[in-house]
Amino acid sequence: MSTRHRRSDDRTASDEYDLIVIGGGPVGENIADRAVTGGLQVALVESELVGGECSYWACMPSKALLRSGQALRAAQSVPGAAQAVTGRLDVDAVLARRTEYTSDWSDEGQVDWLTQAHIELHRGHGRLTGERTVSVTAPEGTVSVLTARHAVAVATGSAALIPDIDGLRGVRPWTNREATAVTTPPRSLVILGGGVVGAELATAFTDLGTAVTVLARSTLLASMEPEAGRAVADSLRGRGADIRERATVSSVRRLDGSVTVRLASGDEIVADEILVATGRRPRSDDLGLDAVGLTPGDWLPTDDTLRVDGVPWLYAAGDVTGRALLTHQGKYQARAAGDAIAARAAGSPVDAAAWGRHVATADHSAVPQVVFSDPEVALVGLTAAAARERGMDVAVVDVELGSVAGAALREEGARGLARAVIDRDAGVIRGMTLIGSDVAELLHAATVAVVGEVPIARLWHAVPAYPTASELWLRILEGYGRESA
Ligand SMILES: Cc1cc2nc3c(=O)[nH]c(=O)nc-3n(C[C@H](O)[C@H](O)[C@H](O)COP(=O)(O)OP(=O)(O)OC[C@H]3O[C@@H](n4cnc5c(N)ncnc54)[C@H](O)[C@@H]3O)c2cc1C
Ligand SMILES: NC(=O)c1ccc[n+]([C@@H]2O[C@H](COP(=O)([O-])OP(=O)(O)OC[C@H]3O[C@@H](n4cnc5c(N)ncnc54)[C@H](O)[C@@H]3O)[C@@H](O)[C@H]2O)c1
Repeated sequence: MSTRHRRSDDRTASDEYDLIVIGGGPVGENIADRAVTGGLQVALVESELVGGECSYWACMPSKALLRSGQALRAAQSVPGAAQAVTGRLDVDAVLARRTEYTSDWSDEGQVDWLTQAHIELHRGHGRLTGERTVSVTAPEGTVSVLTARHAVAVATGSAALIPDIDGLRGVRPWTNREATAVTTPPRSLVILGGGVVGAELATAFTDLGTAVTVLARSTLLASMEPEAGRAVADSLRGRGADIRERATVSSVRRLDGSVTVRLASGDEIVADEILVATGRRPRSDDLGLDAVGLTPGDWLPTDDTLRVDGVPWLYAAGDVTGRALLTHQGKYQARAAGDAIAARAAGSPVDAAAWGRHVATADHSAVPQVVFSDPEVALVGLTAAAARERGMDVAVVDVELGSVAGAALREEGARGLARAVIDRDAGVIRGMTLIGSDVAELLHAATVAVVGEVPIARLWHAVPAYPTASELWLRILEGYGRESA
């Protein structure tokens, strides 16, 4: 494949490329890489750090902050090891490891990768100025114009959404950026929002010794199976966090350095800081979308080859599309988009049928996700409620993790749940949720079963090794039942 690469110094016109990618997060990098592999000359425009939100203020630092507490609890939950591990977390060492995982907020390594992948970096803010044309405003203010022979791809990601609450903006609330880059954990922190960011960062800051209050508009992790949010809320409460569900904030003020949050119920909470974790907005407001007939600030809707609706030369992937705000899913879209762009540029056939080479079909029904809380929540596909909404005749099979020998052996008093959502008519699993410690690595088997639509009858032949936690699969099959005569 590498013989198809054309190096940037082979270019004939200095500002013309086959493809221009705006946004150098994980998704933009992958679109560019696939397109270069497909033989295209590619420019990548990045306004901040190559590697994007995920590398510096989201996935990597948050998971680094969470891992030490998880490892400590794992040791403390096994007699013999528990007696040997009696101390608390070393907060400075946790923060140092986090900083290492963000490369101390330097993108040097990722820039080196771009170079060896033959992707040309333009540092600056990219804006569409017309058909297949992008202006780049460099940090020092100079503006250059790039032209694409075939396509422009937008992968500008998302930013924290700050809700319109009286006084909130004025107190300079933390977003994921300040929280994941923390140098001195505050004594107390109010987290607004009980979604994935809220649940994970409540876990991380509780581990770091901060007194955490979570204000959730409904319940924790409300879009998932109800048992997930319940288990995470119980665990956080057990470790001293104040979890308030169905809470409505009426105003926020900062006085003498502290933040006071007033609730509609009349209660007041005073804390050192407030973290807003109420969802995301697309980074599409200053992208020149109006120049190509689209609306600034909107999510970018696409077909399954990631081509933006109504603009045949424009592609979008990752968070900015709103399809599935997850790094792995964005990178999956990026592979499809990069290959589709290269195929169309070469005049080759595009495999756009469901589950084809150039489409991101899994976004609709088979998205995997892990919430790295304590307990972990790992899920793929549809919840029981979502499957019923789609009109499926659903069987729900629950298995207590503690009843599985391999899971029970791992920790004292192992608890948790595996829930399979089975489509009775098709005889396949449409969704799986796993709640418990260390369930993250069990998820991929479920993803393969859901994406592959592996018939239940065949799953009986996929024998889990004894004694592993994967024996939960056998319990699920037994729970669903099989005729014995
Ligand atoms: C706290 C937190 C934790 C998370 N943890 C996980 C996790 O564990 N696993 C997971 O799968 N997902 C996680 N996510 C979600 C994940 O971060 C996003 O899905 C992922 O970053 C999306 O990648 P992206 O490339 O689309 O966007 P981004 O990572 O946001 O990258 C977009 C890039 O585009 C650049 N850019 C924007 N506008 C312009 C412009 N006009 N010109 C030039 N450049 C521009 C930005 O500077 C940025 O570098 C987490 C999110 C948060 C907030
Ligand atoms: N481990 C992971 O995979 C991971 C980790 C973090 C984030 N992410 C992704 O990043 C995205 C953003 O996460 P998030 O937690 O910010 O969004 P989210 O959509 O998961 O949760 C936001 C929550 O805030 C609530 N909310 C909204 N407005 C509110 C208000 N005014 N007051 C109180 N609550 C309010 C919503 O009801 C919702 O429960 C998600 O799509 C998530 O999948 C993934």
